Amino acid sequence: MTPPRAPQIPVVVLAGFLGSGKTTLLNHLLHNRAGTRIGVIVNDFGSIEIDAMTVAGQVGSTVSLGNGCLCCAVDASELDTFLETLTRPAVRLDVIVIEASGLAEPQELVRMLLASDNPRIRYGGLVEVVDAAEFMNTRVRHPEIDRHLAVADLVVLNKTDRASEAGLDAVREAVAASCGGAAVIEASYGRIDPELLFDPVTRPDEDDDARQLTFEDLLQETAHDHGSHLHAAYESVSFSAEVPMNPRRLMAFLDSRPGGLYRIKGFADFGAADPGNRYTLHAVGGFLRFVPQPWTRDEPRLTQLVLIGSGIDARALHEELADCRETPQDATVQLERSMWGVLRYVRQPEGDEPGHEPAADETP
Ligand SMILES: Nc1nc2c(ncn2[C@@H]2O[C@H](COP(=O)(O)OP(=O)(O)OP(=O)(O)O)[C@@H](O)[C@H]2O)c(=O)[nH]1
Repeated sequence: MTPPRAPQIPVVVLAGFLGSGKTTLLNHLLHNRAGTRIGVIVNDFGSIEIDAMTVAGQVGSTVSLGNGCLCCAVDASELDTFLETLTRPAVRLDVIVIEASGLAEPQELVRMLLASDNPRIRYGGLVEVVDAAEFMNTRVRHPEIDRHLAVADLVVLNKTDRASEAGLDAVREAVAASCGGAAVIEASYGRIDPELLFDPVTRPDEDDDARQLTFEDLLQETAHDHGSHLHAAYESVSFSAEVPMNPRRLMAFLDSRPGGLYRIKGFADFGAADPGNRYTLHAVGGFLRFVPQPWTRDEPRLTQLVLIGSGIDARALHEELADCRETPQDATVQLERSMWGVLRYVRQPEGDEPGHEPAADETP
């Protein structure tokens, strides 16, 4: 039997103009990470080098990644070297966040990530942080902000506490027009639900007994008050089915999914179309990937998906998914070729990256 693959580590790109609140958001994630081990690459503009990697929970321990500026890294092999270090099994990371310098072209980073042939990573999304109070001014000085928004998978409209109600309305409208329907989450001080970006990992702390309350624990305690309303910023849909999914209909659903649907995670059972494998599904923004894995002998054959987004019609999406289940009539339709649509999104062994729908200004 094929051994189960090691889970791939999502790599999230955190971008946004100078002072928009990227570091604040990153700190929020680090303080609310629960058991998740987050590796951070800070691409600090000014020092022109990858400063350090900070693994949350090992506050103070930093690993130098050597010299080089991520946004100036001309070839993907340079980025690959950084990622190679971070994804070593001994480092045991669950997620990697790259904080791009305020002046970096985020699309370049995304391009390099998608081109990476590191089998231990997967694209985790481009998050663009926007300063709601300064957006209109920033846009005059840096019209390229529209281009950045157009390729974002998730927009965090930050500093909403600093914007007037009328100002916020105008910014909402302008951002929505630029980001082409991508999910927009409003926040102050970057307080978004970490689950939007990655799956929380709950693992017991190795040395829990002897552990003292850390500064991080205290921060987590104070941040806890915000927990309840963080969820209000987005909606999630949980779907589960014991009847196999029809691959053609599921692909039609996925190909036409609304932009506000930021993440999809879970796995699908395609029944007789591929009885041997379950298909783990990851989608973030326009990126979609299936990873087939053999079912274990006693594993119940079912489909379980969670969809996360903002401005989505949760009930309608649930119904649409229910309509993707196999029907008795499907059994008479030829199965051959029915998986073709799905296989377009399975990672090619050559490292060819399928499944990222190019943005309007992206050269294929
Ligand atoms: N009022 C308000 N201030 C915020 C908010 N988020 C961040 N700030 C403040 O804005 C300033 C800039 O935030 P940073 O997180 O450093 O921004 P950044 O995008 O990392 O900045 P660069 O690294 O310079 O690109 C800091 O003083 C933050 O405390 C917010 O939602 N509301």
